[in-house]
Amino acid sequence: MKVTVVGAGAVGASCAEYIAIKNFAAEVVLLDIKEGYAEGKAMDLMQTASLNGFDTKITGVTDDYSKTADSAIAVITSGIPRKPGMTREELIGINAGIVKTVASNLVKYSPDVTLIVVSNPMDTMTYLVHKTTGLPKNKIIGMGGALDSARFKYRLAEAMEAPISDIDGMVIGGHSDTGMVPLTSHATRNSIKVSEFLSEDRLQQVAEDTKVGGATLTKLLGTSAWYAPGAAVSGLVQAIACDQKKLFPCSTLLEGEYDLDDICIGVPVILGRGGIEKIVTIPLSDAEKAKMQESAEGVKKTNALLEL
Ligand SMILES: NC(=O)C1=CN([C@@H]2O[C@H](COP(=O)(O)OP(=O)(O)OC[C@H]3O[C@@H](n4cnc5c(N)ncnc54)[C@H](O)[C@@H]3O)[C@@H](O)[C@H]2O)C=CC1
Ligand SMILES: O=C([O-])CC(=O)C(=O)O
Repeated sequence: MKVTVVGAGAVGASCAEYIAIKNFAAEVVLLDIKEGYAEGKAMDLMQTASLNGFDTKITGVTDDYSKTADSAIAVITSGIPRKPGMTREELIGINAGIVKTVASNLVKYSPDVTLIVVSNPMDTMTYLVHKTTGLPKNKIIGMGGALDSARFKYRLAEAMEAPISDIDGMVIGGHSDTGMVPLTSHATRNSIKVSEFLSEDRLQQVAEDTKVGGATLTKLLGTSAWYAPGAAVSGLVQAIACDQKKLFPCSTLLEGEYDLDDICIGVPVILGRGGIEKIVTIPLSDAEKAKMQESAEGVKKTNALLEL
């Protein structure tokens, strides 16, 4: 199975590395517009193969989409990341043009591809890919919730002084500083509700820290994060490539689910060979429903900036 990753920057290279280390894909094609950059990253990564014990072949190319032909899955990480103090939404002006062109080139050479959109503002970029590629909705997936949920689990484990492997939890809603909806009422430690371990105030703090997880790292790093984003993308790629039927929150086109329509936003889905094989509807409290609606309004406001 061939997987293409567009953008050989921080997230793209990290994602290619995790895919290779997990050793389930025959080939990863890394493509970047910067001359020689993807070739260099691919060569460096290939020189870790004997050290890390993988057989996935990583090929780097400069803007040559013919080399991506017949990819089963392609990941779009091309575009600019935010700097400290910026929101993800501020990236739309530059990233919309890049994502539109990249998606169209990918589909031209791999008409049956499943696309995973990472570039920000991710929910709006996922919507843009729907509006411009003509791919069926099950083949367009936005990555945000898998990462946000990993950060939620990290914060819950920290607050409870528990090992992360004890924790389960999920974040739905828009992938933005204000739009994420960490489902505190559903989160558990070995099937015991986390509210048994944490006060309501502490749980609210965990939720707020989760929502600004990306901004916190951007402030520390001077650019946005890449290890957890790369690992999260590789998890989605593996679920599709290996037909795992795993449940992740992903940005997907909603047509009435969660009382939302004509929007891509994070909800739980089942991922397998068919891409998004099912949108899972879960019961939400009235407060969570209200937060989801508010989050959707924010995403729709950003979508309205697209020139469709
Ligand atoms: N959805 C999510 O959870 C996350 C999204 N992101 C987003 O991912 C994107 C990439 O972030 P980084 O990798 O940190 O940025 P980066 O700047 O390290 O890498 C981006 C790469 O895209 C390349 N590129 C630009 N235009 C291109 C084009 N037309 N064709 C091919 N390649 C092109 C650049 O040359 C660069 O190498 C950003 O928009 C960032 O906000 C980052 C982390 C998590
Ligand atoms: O924070 C950012 O801009 C990048 C991103 O989406 C994340 O790390 O969650």
